[in-house]
Amino acid sequence: MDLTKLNEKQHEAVTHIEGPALVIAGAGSGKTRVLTNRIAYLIEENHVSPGRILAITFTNKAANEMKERIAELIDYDVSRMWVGTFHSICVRILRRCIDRLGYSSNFIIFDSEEQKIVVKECILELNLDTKDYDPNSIRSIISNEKNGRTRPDEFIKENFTDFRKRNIGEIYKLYEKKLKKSNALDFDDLLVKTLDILEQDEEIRNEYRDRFEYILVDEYQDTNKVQYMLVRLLAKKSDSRENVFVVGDEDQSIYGWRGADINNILDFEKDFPSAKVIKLERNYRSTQTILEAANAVIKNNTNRIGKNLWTEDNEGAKILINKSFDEKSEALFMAERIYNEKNIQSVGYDEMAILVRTRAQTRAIEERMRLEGIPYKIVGGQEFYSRKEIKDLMGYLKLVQNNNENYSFRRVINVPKRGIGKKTLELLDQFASEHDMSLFEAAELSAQIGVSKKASESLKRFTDMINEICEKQGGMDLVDLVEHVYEDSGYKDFMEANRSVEGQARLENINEFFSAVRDFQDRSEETELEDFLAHISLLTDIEKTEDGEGERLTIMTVHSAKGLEFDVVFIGGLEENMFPIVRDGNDDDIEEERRLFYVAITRAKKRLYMSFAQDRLIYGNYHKRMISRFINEIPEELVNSNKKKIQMEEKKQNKYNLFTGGFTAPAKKTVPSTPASSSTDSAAASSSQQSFTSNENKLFKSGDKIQHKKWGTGTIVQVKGDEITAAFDNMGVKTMMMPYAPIKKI
Ligand SMILES: Nc1ncnc2c1ncn2[C@@H]1O[C@H](COP(=O)(O)OP(=O)(O)OP(=O)(O)O)[C@@H](O)[C@H]1O
Ligand SMILES: [Mg+2]
Repeated sequence: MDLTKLNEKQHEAVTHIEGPALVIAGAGSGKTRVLTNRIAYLIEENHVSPGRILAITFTNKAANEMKERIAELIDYDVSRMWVGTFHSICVRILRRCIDRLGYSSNFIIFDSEEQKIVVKECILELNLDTKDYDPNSIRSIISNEKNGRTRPDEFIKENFTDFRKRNIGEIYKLYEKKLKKSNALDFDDLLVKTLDILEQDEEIRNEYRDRFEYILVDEYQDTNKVQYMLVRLLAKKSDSRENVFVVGDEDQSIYGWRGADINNILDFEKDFPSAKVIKLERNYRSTQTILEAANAVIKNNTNRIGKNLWTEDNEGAKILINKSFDEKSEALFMAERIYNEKNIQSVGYDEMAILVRTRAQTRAIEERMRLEGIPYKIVGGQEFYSRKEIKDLMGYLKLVQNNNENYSFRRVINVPKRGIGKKTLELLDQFASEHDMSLFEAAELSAQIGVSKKASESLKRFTDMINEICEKQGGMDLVDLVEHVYEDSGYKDFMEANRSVEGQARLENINEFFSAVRDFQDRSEETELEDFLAHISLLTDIEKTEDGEGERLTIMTVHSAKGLEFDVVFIGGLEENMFPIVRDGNDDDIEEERRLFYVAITRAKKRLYMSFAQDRLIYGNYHKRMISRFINEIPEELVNSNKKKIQMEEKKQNKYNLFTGGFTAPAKKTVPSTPASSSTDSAAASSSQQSFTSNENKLFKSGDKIQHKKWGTGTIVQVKGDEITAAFDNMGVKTMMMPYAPIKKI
């Protein structure tokens, strides 16, 4: 195996064999590369059987890439290797031993929407009100308690004197019961139940401890408590051969809100006192300018081990910071730059990414990209698998997998319409709970339970259809099976009968779904229905991508961009309370936001653009924006401050004027005539921090009576820059943005 492409420190990490090790290193220093090379090295040079290696990555995509890389390095069939996310590894373990907890191995996984349906059902069954007990918040309380490993009975006991909490405990208890009855696990269960089994069952614990002789974890800084306990449990061996190798960067810990605990990395040495610690400080990804900006920003955090990255790469282009009028002109600036990058610098679309802090920001950007014909894909955006038609089809498949699962039964029993009304369902429900059976079983006996003859016949046709598919299942491959389900259920006819534009779009989604099924069948080792269903459930939100042909620009949240790299990166919306999002001004929050910003900056290899807007449409209203404090943390000399030069360059290069492409700004006069002229240096940017001034509000002052188009008459109570607050006679107090509010003085 060729180790010459590693530097000395990397080499040391790759060839470290026995005993715990921690590679703690900044972005782009080759952590993932080291991890991949080490796996190859263990197999090739140390003759470790691939089945004895467990490698944990942050996304399924990263797992696939890792397998591909290993196969390239040592030409080995890697398809059966234990490389995956915590969740996918746990599913694999649970399939083999969940019977110990009284589940059967073909369990299904409930996504957040399904969980919410169950929670709601529990609330209603306990005669509580969903207004007092919001299903979404209850769901997250349950999730927290599970991760803290508090069981329902304990929770109830602990909160016995608190009426509300006790009720929440009851909901939690019923929720657990219902999941078990459906032989279903939620996302948290996957990890927690694995941990339960490993803790309780010595035989299984030892089996997996023996099996996983070498454990490797990428992005270790983002493991939460349960994940950390899993690693520790598997890694602690009686003979003290603790071959656990973790790589991480405390500066990139960005999942605190999901329970990730930065202390896991800070404490690794305490848990494994013999751990070898290796630091990598040379960055291979970015130019000097980009790296210096990243270093300068992260320096402002206190909760870190501290390290300084360096590179031998050239200085590279300065960072261009752009001030835009609003979110539309921000998107225009990006489109214009992307056009230049593609046509003048010859950077492929797939080497460019726009990173945003929140999903809501992508709408304006998408609109502009579509208008300019720039191909893009959204990662972590509209979730393909949560669309109705896909969920319906998945509902059928889940019912085939497990007839007794009531939620899928309810979802599909009357889609397409089969004349099964509310009344019939109520009777089924009642009969099922009286006889402790599932809705499907009740439906099979429908002739005896007093439903109308028509409904009974219809239910019989339905259960016969599902039973028939189940019987034939063994002789079909996955694609055949899904096709059968699609046709036999009548869903296909139902879809094809809808000739509207929306119906056509839905059909396209179904076709896309079939491509996904085919792709899964072609690429996977295990292609049973249960494997496919688990595969879909395990696609994390951050990697649900709308697939498509050809080279495309990526638009994604910073969270989804972890571990990735692009030649050109745009970071949008660098405004206070957008990036950073400040919830309650907590310092920890700001530090996590800063780490996010650090992650964003360090995705860029060659060129970095940042932008902020003066105004932004948020929840349907325009709001004045203040430039992000983070921009001020970037040293001025790294920022392009030569406005004139950019303008001239712009003139020379800009053969295509995007402004002719149908731009419709809300107020034309304030839109910069070319995007480049709105570029600003960091000094100018910081001076604009004091709120932008506009003349238009001079017409108004406190005490003026006004007429609003929708809200009627009122009196201005405050004027602050462009922000006007008025007390309306019938609508209460409202704040409006001057240039947009439809008001006049009366
Ligand atoms: N020794 C090396 N020689 C040449 N290129 C290298 C070397 N080490 C790493 N690289 C390259 O540097 C880039 C960053 O490496 P890698 O993604 O492994 O870094 P990382 O530390 O995992 O980054 P992140 O913290 O963002 O996950 C990759 O393109 C990788 O191929
Ligand atoms: Mg990495």
